[in-house]
Amino acid sequence: MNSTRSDGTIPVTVVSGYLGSGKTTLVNHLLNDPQGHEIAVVVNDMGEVNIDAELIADSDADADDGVIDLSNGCICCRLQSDLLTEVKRLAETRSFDYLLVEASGISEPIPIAQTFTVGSEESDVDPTDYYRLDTTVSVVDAYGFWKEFDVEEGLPDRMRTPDRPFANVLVDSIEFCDVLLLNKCDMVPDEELDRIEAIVEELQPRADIVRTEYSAVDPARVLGTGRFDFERAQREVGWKQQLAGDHGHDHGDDGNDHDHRSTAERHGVASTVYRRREPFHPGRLDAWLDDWDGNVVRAKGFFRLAGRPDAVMGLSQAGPSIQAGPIGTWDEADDPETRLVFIGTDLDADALAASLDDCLATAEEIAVGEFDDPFPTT
Ligand SMILES: Nc1nc2c(ncn2[C@@H]2O[C@H](COP(=O)(O)OP(=O)(O)OP(=O)(O)O)[C@@H](O)[C@H]2O)c(=O)[nH]1
Repeated sequence: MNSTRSDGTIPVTVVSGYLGSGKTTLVNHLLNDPQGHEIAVVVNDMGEVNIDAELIADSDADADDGVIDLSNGCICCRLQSDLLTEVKRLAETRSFDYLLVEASGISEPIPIAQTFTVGSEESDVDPTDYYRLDTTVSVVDAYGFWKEFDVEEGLPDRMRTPDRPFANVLVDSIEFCDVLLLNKCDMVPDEELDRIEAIVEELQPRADIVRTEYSAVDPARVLGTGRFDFERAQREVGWKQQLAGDHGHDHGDDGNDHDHRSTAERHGVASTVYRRREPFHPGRLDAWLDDWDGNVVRAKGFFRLAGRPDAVMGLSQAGPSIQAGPIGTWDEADDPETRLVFIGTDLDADALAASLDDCLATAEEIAVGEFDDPFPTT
């Protein structure tokens, strides 16, 4: 028997989060407090996929087993097919109530969610025959939170991922989660926790935020919650709501029924949308991006660039990592307009807008039409 669930599928909880945030601590906590449930675990540590069936309830096996080779790949990209093969085998050979997947510290949560919802091109396994993605949990290190947005110094080289800068990974895992554990609360004063929580709510208003020490959460908050909803998770990301001009956050039945806006404001967290029809001057915008306002935690959106009238230019910034380049072309039906959302602490929206206005190309510059353009072309 694979599962006692009425539809025969086993609920899956995916745990992601930054390196060292407390993911393994969470897995161990859940295994040590199974409340009568049998839990199987997949641990992905940038090496092979380790399915440790020994970790099923009652076992005193150590979830740290197999952890640590940060060199070979992770389940969000190269190992999707291995993951599917292994979880199928597990479902066919063992009986358990929940599958817990600990992603590596640099995994992107969306591809993992896709693996469990639609499978992988490289595998015949249909994950929905066995599993249903139930909850995505992101573990955030409250103590290291601001540091990740400021500098990447001090990180060992082997942990650097030039194509996926850390702040991006961190923001991704916050923006795409159902439950967010704000962990290591023992190391951070309450006032600071309030500030972090306000930013996190701004980034993902629908997440159930739980403050924890050593990832000690009530298992019912992370197992079998039924909270996962792919469409909603993507749609309700903070920056998308801001860009769409939707400032109301639907807390629905998610338990966050306090006044989100005033929480954000109380802690100096704000977001602002910059909209202009005039294109940016490439050189001036590039210089502006190099001299990034440290109060901005997250910026996202698209912009017009002088000299490239057809291009929709995308901007995505998370802490010190900034990516800007073409993401498409304007359709005839479009009304080309720059729209950028900035989320941060102690933001001076007027000053931000004024400094961006200084980067707009003038009518004369556009008429001459010669620009030194440092942005990528593809
Ligand atoms: N002070 C404090 N330390 C914690 C807390 N949670 C975890 N730790 C410690 O932080 C370190 C990293 O925790 P792990 O659970 O291994 O973190 P991880 O996210 O699995 O780490 P990676 O697998 O390397 O990405 C360990 O030494 C934990 O004991 C906490 O709430 N407070």
